[in-house]
Amino acid sequence: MKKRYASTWESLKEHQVPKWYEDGKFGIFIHWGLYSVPAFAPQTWELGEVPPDETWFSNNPYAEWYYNSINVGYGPSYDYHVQKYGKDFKYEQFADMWKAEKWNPAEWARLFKKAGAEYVVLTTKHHDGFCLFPSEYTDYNAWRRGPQRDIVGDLTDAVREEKLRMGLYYSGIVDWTFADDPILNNEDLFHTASPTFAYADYAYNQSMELIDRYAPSVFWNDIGWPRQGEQNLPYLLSHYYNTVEDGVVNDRFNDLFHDFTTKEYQSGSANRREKWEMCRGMGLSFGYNAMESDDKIISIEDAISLLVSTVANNGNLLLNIGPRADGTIPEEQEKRLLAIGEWLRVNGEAIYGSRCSSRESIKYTDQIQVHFTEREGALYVLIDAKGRSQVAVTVPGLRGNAIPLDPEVDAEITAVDGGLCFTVKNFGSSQNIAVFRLN
Ligand SMILES: C[C@@H]1N[C@H](CNC(=O)[C@H](c2ccccc2)C2CCCC2)[C@@H](O)[C@H](O)[C@@H]1O
Repeated sequence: MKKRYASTWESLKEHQVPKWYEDGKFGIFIHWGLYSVPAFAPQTWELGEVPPDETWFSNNPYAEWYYNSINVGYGPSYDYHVQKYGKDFKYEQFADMWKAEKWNPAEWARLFKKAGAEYVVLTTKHHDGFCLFPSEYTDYNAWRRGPQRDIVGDLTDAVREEKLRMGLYYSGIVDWTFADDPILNNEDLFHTASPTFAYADYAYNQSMELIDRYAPSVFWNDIGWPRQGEQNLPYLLSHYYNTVEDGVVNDRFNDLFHDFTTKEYQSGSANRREKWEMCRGMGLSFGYNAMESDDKIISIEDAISLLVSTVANNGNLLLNIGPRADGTIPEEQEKRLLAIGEWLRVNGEAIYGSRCSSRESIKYTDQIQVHFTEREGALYVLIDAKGRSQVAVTVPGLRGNAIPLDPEVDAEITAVDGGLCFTVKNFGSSQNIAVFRLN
């Protein structure tokens, strides 16, 4: 029986995180848009490594921030823009250069399936205000300009064809077509961006469009919601849940409500008692940065290690890809997705459908950590020994026999004073993360 939500915070608070999101564990984030044409940002820091102040915003590693990075009028992206496109070249001109001429959404969806992802989240409108769907509220969109396609609709269909969940990202509080004072610090970020009731209505109306046209399984709002529109949120969110009962929303609605909290690189907080999601690019950027070569992005081991440590602590990993403007996915990004899929094909029973164990993760050294998950009465021990070919760890308080999920893993397990000692001589194809099931 479908529950109906009233447009009140009390009613919304009854919403439970749906099983598919608890079980899914791994999603693919996609940042694709006009910024994919210049595809440039300096490779400086991870978000959270330095304070979000002028230095960060004038040397922004996020290629999808290209508009603001040139709008500040100085810094590496500004210099790049002047040199490559000329001082008078307007960002909006990228709208007629973005053709997505090689884009095949079914190919993308097949890759995400092979990667072992359970859901996908695509940008529908990023901070630059360009919409990847035929919005009634602006012609600055991919139906009228550039690709002249309903990017959101075409990818949604292809993703659902592969039986994956489709989520949509919306930049709620920042839209540089409404307010484009250069953003140089966090105060600007949360205030300059949406000064008018008109914009608050625009964001509300577009969000309703997205819900009614695509019924997304995830509504991923970014940074915040227009202050002038906060009183509309109960209407928007109850409409969302009444349209998509097993939908989920994140925690970027001015901390007013969420199904799951978010981390982004080193920013944000997570505690294992409630559901959270970790998102990051493969390099330092979400939008494609042509400068980010294979050696500059996360290694396969580190990506799998991040997935394991996130899942073991009650989180999902939303790993981003930044496709090129022509619709192809850079080989180095595809390589990582396929390797994660390979690892999950062998070790996925410890991940999908698992729940956070009462046992906390153990960090022996920087290189050796042990994580735990539980599923259908079994305890899984995930030994992460990145960068080592062999390892011996004693895990206290365990007993019984442990079977490696990967038959290629060569390990000996011996009972020692109230614990089990795992000696792994060979990690097989499991990228230095060996998983054992304890019965
Ligand atoms: C997925 C990424 N989200 C970014 C927005 N990030 C945030 O709102 C950042 C954030 C990070 C973690 C939790 C909540 C908010 C804040 C921005 C400065 C300090 C922390 C976007 O600016 C970025 O382009 C990309 O879309």
